[in-house]
Amino acid sequence: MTKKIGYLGPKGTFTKLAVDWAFPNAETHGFNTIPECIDAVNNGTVDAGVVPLENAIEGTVHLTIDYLVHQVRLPIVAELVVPIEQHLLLNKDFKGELGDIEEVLSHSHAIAQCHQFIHKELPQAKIEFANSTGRAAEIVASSDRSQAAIGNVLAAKEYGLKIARENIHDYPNNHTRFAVLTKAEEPMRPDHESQSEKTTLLVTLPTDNPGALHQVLSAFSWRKMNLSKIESRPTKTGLGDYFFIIDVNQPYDDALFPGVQSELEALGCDITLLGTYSVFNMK
Ligand SMILES: O=C(O)C(=O)Cc1ccccc1
Repeated sequence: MTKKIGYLGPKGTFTKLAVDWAFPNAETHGFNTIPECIDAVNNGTVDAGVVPLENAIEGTVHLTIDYLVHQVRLPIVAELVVPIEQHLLLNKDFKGELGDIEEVLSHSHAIAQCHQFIHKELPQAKIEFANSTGRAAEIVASSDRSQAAIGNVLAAKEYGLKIARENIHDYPNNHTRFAVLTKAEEPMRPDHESQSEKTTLLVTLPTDNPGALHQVLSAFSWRKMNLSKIESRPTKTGLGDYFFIIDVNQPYDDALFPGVQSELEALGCDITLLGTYSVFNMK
């Protein structure tokens, strides 16, 4: 049976590019927001969902991590790494110059990836945030105002926009990590070669244990477990309370990880597995 994949939509987003590459035969469903997409996986409307997790220029997509940690826990079953090229998109009927653009619309991460460009080339433009780059393109397509969107080639094609300036992101090597989420026991696997395996953990430290973070890191280090990311986020229970997202560069196993777990629990930490998964790099 054809699988249904939810994504941060509408058509023309970077998430859609990731889905088309990873699951070309799936039935795709675009959602307006990241929480709506995650909810759809949780309530079974779709078999799996793809949402942005982290960008090389702008960092973690907090909405995704926070919704997964605080609202709906779903396992990460794969990671898709997608090159990101941002372009300035205009309505076909717009006849002016860049200096005539009054508003520039996009997802907050896309705006952040192009701050220098906007600062230098569009200093007069008001910045408007949209739920996704695809949504920004959709708005500009039906607008008779002097608006521009920041988005990709697919958005230009889907919404009939012209590309006024190519590659306007401020730094090269712009990539975004997307998480594939599902409750399915046997998740669909992208039909591509995986480059590596990773495990993502959620760790909460005890508040009354000085040096706890150092001890947490030691539990990984003496086992020679390589960490590729550690990031703190507020627990939302009070100022100064944090949890840590830790990415380990290896798959979950029945020896090292349970060892780390009991060591951390003895320190008074809470430790939860958010996913162990293969990483797929779209070239
Ligand atoms: O808005 C989109 O197109 C997304 O898929 C989220 C996003 C935004 C900016 C860079 C990468 C992904």
